[in-house]
Amino acid sequence: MNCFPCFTSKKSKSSPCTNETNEHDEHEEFRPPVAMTKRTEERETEQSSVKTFNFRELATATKNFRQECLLGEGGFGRVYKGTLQSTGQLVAVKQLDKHGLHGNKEFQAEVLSLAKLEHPNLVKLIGYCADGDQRLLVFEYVSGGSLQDHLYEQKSGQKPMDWITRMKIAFGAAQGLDYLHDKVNPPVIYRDLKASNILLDAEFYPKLCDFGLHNLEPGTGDSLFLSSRVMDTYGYSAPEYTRGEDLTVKSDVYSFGVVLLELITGRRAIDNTKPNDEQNLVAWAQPIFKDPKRYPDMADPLLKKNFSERGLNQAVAITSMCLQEEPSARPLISDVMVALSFLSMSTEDGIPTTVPILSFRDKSMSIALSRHGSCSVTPFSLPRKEEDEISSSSSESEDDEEEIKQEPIRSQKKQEEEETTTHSNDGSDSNSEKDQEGEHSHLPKPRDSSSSSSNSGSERRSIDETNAAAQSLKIKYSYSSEEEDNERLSSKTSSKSSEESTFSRSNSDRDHVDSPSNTNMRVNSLVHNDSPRNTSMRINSLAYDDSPRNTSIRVNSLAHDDSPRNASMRINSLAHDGSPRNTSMRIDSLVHDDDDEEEEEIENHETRFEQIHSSKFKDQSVYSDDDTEEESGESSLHQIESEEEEHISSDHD
Ligand SMILES: Nc1ncnc2c1ncn2[C@@H]1O[C@H](COP(=O)(O)OP(=O)(O)OP(=O)(O)O)[C@@H](O)[C@H]1O
Repeated sequence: MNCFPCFTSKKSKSSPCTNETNEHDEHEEFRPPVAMTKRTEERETEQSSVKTFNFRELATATKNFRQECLLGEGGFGRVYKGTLQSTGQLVAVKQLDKHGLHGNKEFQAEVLSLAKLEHPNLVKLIGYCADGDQRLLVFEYVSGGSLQDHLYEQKSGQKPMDWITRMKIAFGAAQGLDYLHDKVNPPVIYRDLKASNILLDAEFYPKLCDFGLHNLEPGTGDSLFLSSRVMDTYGYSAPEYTRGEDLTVKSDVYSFGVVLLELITGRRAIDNTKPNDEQNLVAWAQPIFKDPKRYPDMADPLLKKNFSERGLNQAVAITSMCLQEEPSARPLISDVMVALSFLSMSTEDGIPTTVPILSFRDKSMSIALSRHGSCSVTPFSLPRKEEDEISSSSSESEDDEEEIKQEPIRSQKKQEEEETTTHSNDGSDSNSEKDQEGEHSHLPKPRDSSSSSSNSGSERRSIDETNAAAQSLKIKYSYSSEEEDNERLSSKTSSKSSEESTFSRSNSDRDHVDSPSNTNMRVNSLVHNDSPRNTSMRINSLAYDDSPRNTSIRVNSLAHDDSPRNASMRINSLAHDGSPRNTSMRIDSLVHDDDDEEEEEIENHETRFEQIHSSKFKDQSVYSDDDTEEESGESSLHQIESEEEEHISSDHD
């Protein structure tokens, strides 16, 4: 900086390093000759929007790298806050250390690939400077400080972050990481995920910084330098790193787990002020992970217990999975992200939502969450291919899925109580279901081609908007021999007065015919027609994994048209627990486009289905991958139809 003595000639009257008016005055002193500074915008490379700056421009922006503009110093060098003179944009200028300088071309190549990494949860690289021996990176400025600042270095009068904010930060960080792992090719291993590298804007929106810088590390390959970097990430590094093994995306998942643990506990990854056995956060937490009763004790005291116990359990379950010793046992960040997306949803009553199991790519996450009463359905995982099929087939309704309001989580205890109650009623249910079965055995199968109407309702309104109590669908589910394929569906609806949703189960009296392997079934359309009420349900996919009989169904939409009322119901997931054929379906939203006074009747709605499908073998299942069929609508195999059971109305309370 001594090379530019003129830059320090005048002190700003404004607060340092801001873009306030008098700062511009100061910049005017430093304006370099036009010939020297061909306008930055003109020099944007064609490949990306990254700009090149000359050193003088950045010196101007940072007031000649003045001390008061210094934001901090990390393993890569110093970071200064600055204002670009050309645009007035606030930036963070990272001046890389000069150890082991990269050649100009090498540096430029790295920067260009870095600049291609663009995601809302990543700090954007605006430009760079490779001038003489100077190497600088120019990033968007993130105004809110780092997560570390907010967790541990709170300013006086600043409120501690609440639970939902913490979960939102975790979700955003997971999204950024998911982008690096899953959306760019080849995947980028972050290597340096930690609370100080998660920056927050004024609304606590998280942005990861320092990603992809590994190859730019000055002195890469220089053991001395590397050891200082390891020191910095101590507490966040995955065990394989200390074992000298290669880092993988799962090493990032471990570091993410440490950050999540910090968010939950409010404890630093390494805290030398604590007693010996509490200094390393992960080591402190490991025994607690094994004892769910102690989970509430882990929570940051600053939260003052303002979180739902189940939400906490879910978060701890996710964290403990991320922190598994073996990389292969850790979840994919995409699954972590999905789980967190639900935990970060705030509901009216502040209770987080359940996690639809079918969202996960890897069953380990669903298993972990279900252990903690965190999933609305039985653990189940779809083979990747199947999952892709589901997502592609459901893509047409992706927008609609946005509308889905998730069912609020009740306390685990309450759910158990409800399940017990339901079981105690099974006898009577069972009888009526038998009756239904008898009646339906001779019912004609109407050819109602009205598939889902859920997409057609112009002004549908979610019941959940006015009543957080979600809907529950109770299903009697049985498997039969292949001759009995395309069997009947019976259903009854009931209006319930419970304030909270039920998660009901009923037993089947029919034996399951085991298939030798996993069976998957896709039902594109399931319709029953009970004039004057027409009801149609579209099941987007259904699968079961024979051992241990976990079955999940994703129902894309369900609607019934009961003139003059039109209602549609969307079911996000359905599962049955094979023994003894308990099946539960949770409806995430039930919408209708009718007027207000009719809405009451549709709230708290319970339906029971029997014998939704039969399928012994995968190739005999009611399942189709056939694109042409999908395009042209449902084939006959895709339709299972029946009439609505007569005593539907008798179940209304
Ligand atoms: N884009 C940015 N916007 C605002 N502040 C930033 C930005 N980038 C970095 N900082 C701040 O600059 C300081 C130094 O950051 P830097 O990332 O270099 O170091 P670190 O994260 O503390 O350590 P390490 O380099 O080991 O990751 C930190 O206080 C960080 O919050």
